[in-house]
Amino acid sequence: MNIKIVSVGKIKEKYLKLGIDEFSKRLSKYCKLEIVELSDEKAPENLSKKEIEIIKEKEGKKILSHIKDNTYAIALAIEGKNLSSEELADKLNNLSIMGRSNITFVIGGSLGLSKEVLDRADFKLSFSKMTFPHQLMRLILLEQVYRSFRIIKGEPYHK
Ligand SMILES: C[S@@+](CC[C@H](N)C(=O)[O-])C[C@H]1O[C@@H](n2cnc3c(N)ncnc32)[C@H](O)[C@@H]1O
Repeated sequence: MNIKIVSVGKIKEKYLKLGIDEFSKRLSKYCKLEIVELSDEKAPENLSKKEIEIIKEKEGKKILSHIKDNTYAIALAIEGKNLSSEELADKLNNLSIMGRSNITFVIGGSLGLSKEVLDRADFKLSFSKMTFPHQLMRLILLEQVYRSFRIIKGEPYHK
């Protein structure tokens, strides 16, 4: 399975970089992992709604250029659907069985994802109603994808 993560914004925190590297290494045993890190647009305080939409659209265009047509795209969105770890594992396994082995996860920047990206997504995945910073979200996503593969393979992991 090919897993791509397209994410807006750099990882600045060292402790998150360490965690991301660790789970990327662990995941490499189960899939081909590619992380595409896109630069975020400058977003000063007090932007108008219109300005926020323009920035999200610009970031969205960059994101869309990294989602190939044959890819099953999963956008991370607070308003998306909650899945248990077992349900995410099932979803990835079923996609693989159906020959959909190219999966792209998308994580937005500080302003979130554009309508165009959300419309392109085949599935919108929520990790709860809480807002996580994009840097932490990348680590949480990697851990959950790693957990999915452990579940799929029937291998032991933390409860
Ligand atoms: C700082 S958040 C953006 C917050 C923005 N106000 C919004 O509503 O999307 C950055 C990105 O992290 C991801 N994210 C943050 N919290 C999430 C959650 N609970 N579930 C799924 N994705 C989340 C989303 O992809 C989001 O675009």
